[in-house]
Order: sequence, then structure tokens, then C-alpha cells
Amino acid sequence: MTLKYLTQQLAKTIDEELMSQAGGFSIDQLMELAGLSVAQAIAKVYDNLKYPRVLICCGPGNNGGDGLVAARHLFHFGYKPNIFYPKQTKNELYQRLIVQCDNLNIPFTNNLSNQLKQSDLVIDAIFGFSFSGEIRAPFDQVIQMLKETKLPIASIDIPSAWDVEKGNINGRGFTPAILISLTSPKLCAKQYNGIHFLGGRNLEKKYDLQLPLYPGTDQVIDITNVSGEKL
Ligand SMILES: NC(=O)C1=CN([C@@H]2O[C@H](COP(=O)(O)OP(=O)(O)OC[C@H]3O[C@@H](n4cnc5c(N)ncnc54)[C@H](O)[C@@H]3O)[C@@H](O)[C@H]2O)[C@@H](O)CC1
Ligand SMILES: [K+]
Repeated sequence: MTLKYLTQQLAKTIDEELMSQAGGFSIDQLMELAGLSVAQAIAKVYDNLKYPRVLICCGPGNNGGDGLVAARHLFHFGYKPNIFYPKQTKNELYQRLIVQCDNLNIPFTNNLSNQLKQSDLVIDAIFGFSFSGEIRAPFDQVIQMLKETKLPIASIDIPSAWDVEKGNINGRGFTPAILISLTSPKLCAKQYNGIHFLGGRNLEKKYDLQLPLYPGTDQVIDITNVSGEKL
């Protein structure tokens, strides 16, 4: 099996095509599958008795939305999620995800530094494949705190602050313990040597992604030792 690693542009194009008339998906559906994949990957690696307190750091875009969905699933899987979401949007999709978390009494925190001290594990849902340029406030400080923490970090789709194609340029980001790539890994993942899952379980015929067969009913597949090439 050889995976196809996506450029930033192709990742965006495939996402748009999945949500086009031909693809037939809605953003809510894709986000639900993404968040469920993340929660499943966490459950495979981090036991909910040993690592119950999961801090989910959400960014302003869809990567953050994946984090909100993951928080809900992790709650149902027996974890104690806590959400840090400093830059919220009024978009109805995100507002509904927040309501869903509120209804489960999942707490939202404003104090990242404090919350890190009371957590066992961090989910990095800050930036995904649309990240570019220098890190803008308030996320510059957030990334710095995540660089300093000793807690294991699980990144959704790309490690936040990594260039989507070139990786951890100038060492400005952190290296997560787990990466959960969605649909197909992005080019930056070629530099990543940790535990690597693929999630989303999306089929995209047009680009011949040669996606692996997911085992049984799993929404994720471990691709840690699978090689890949640029598409
Ligand atoms: N392909 C898939 O399977 C799916 C992908 N989804 C997720 O969607 C992500 C892409 O979502 P989006 O396109 O909304 O974008 P992102 O979530 O990657 O981030 C975009 C947001 O980050 C901000 N931003 C970008 N660069 C910045 C910088 N240098 N400093 C500070 N802020 C910055 C932008 O202003 C924007 O608000 C994927 O990575 C994935 O996590 C899912 O939600 C849906 C399914
Ligand atoms: K991320």
C-alpha cells in the first residue's frame, strides 16, 4: 500500500468536491465523521481510565469544528472533555455544535494555562489544511503553550502551525504524539514519525487516492508504518 500525500490545494479541492453535487456530502456529515474518527483514534491509544481528562483546543475554522465533534464523542466514550475555544464564530454550524456540548455539560474554559495543569491529554484542533503564513494572535501564545506542555498531544489533520506542505518550518510548532490525517495525509505528514492514523473513511474516486481498507467497522486505520508519495 502506498498512500497519496496531498498538496494544500488538492486537499481543498477534494474537500470541495466531496461537498459538491457530485460528491453529495454536507459539511456537517464530513465533520461528524472527522470528529468520530478522532475520538476513535484517541480511544485506541489512550485508555479513558488512565487519560480521562482531555483538553480540546479549537481553532476558528473547520479543524476546530472537528474538535467540537470529537469532544462530544469522547464524552460518550467515557472521557471527561474540556474545551478551549478562544475565537468562536457566529456560524450556525458551530453554534449548534456548542449547544450539543453544553447539553452534555462539557465545560468550556478561558484559561488554557490552568486547564493544561488539570489535563491528561490535549487534542490539537487549532488549524487544518487552510493554515498559512505566520501564526496570528491569540494562537501564537496557544501554540507556544502547547510547545511547552509535557502532555501528549493528538493533532487533527495536520500538527497546528506546521506548514501544510513543508512541515515544521523553523521549529515553530510542536510534534504531536498522534496525528489523525483526514481523507488522505497532507504533504507535511511526510516529516512526521509518530503514531499516525487515517480517518474520515471518505471515498474519493477521481484522484485515485488508493485509500486503505478500513478494518471492520472502524472509522480509523493505523498507517504509522505505511509509506506514501506526493500526489
Ligand atoms: N477532508 C475531510 O475529511 C474534512 C476536513 N475537515 C476539516 O477542515 C479542515 C480545514 O478547515 P478550514 O478550511 O475551515 O480551515 P482550518 O480549520 O484549517 O483553519 C482556517 C482558520 O484558521 C485561520 N488561520 C489560517 N491561517 C492562520 C494563521 N497563520 N494564524 C491565525 N489564524 C489562521 C483562518 O482565518 C480560518 O479562520 C481540515 O483540516 C479538517 O480538519 C472536516 O471538517 C470536514 C471533513
Ligand atoms: K490541527
